[in-house]
Amino acid sequence: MALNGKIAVVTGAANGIGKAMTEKLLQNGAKVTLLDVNETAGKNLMESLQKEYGQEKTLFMKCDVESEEQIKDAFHKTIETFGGMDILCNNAGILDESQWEKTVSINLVAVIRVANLALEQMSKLSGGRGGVIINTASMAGLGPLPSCPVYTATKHGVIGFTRAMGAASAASGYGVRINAICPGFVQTDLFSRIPSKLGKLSHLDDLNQQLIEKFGILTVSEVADPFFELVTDETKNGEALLVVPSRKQYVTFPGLP
Ligand SMILES: NC(=O)C1=CN([C@@H]2O[C@H](COP(=O)(O)OP(=O)(O)OC[C@H]3O[C@@H](n4cnc5c(N)ncnc54)[C@H](O)[C@@H]3O)[C@@H](O)[C@H]2O)C=CC1
Ligand SMILES: CCCCCC(=O)CC\C=C/C=C\C=C\[C@@H](O)[C@@H](O)CCCC(=O)O
Repeated sequence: MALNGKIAVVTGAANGIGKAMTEKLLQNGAKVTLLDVNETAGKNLMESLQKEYGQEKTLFMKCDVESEEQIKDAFHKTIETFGGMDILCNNAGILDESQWEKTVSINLVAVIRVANLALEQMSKLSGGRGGVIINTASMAGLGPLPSCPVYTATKHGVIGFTRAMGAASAASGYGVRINAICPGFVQTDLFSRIPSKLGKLSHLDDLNQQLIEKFGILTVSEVADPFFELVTDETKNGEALLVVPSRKQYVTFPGLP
């Protein structure tokens, strides 16, 4: 799938991994709607991207992924402005074990909400032209991160949703591929804030340090390349792609007998 002229929407686009995904899409000729709750960071980023890639290539909208109304508005504005919607990067997420319901709401409930609303626009069965959805999961969706049980649960949920919805899309003829990217530790604001976000399990930060020493830390650019592969490789659907420094692996799951 060539990206030139394709139209993408990225949630949590103002910072970190979402910002790197946005830049990767623009570098390859796509137009991008940036969505984020952080209006200042989003507007500033859009202004600098417009200088680099041209005025007509980006659109920023303040959008909280917990709001169905704001997501619908953002998709309608994208289609009105750019003429369609081919790619969704379902990326916004938080890590805050002391606010477990908020974490489930943003990291799992909203990922499902945004994907379902995007499928209404993108599915060939409802007048869309097909495309691809990338859900940002985590290595914590593949194995336990003991300091963060709630975060771990949400990311396992994102991977389960991706695999099942990818299969459902293929079986139904939506024409939309759905994949999950599963990075290990990535140097972003979310990662820097961890010690203050573990709540009652803050004494387990030592375990995080051990895992960080074992797996290393990625830059956001090191996530952008495998992300690009998941977007463009038309053979990939329902996949979970693990990314840690010097290792990129499509995960195989045990089958039932
Ligand atoms: N940093 C890491 O080590 C890893 C992060 N991830 C995942 O990557 C995704 C992005 O995380 P980072 O870039 O690290 O975080 P970040 O904190 O640097 O960026 C997240 C962005 O999402 C936005 N956001 C938060 N809540 C939102 C909401 N309700 N609606 C719309 N936007 C919202 C924030 O304003 C921010 O701009 C998350 O889903 C995270 O769980 C996955 C694996 C590793
Ligand atoms: C505490 C920092 C969280 C930062 C945000 C993240 O999403 C980073 C996730 C990083 C690491 C996660 C988990 C480690 C899991 C291990 O238990 C292990 O079982 C994973 C094995 C993966 C595999 O090789 O299949």
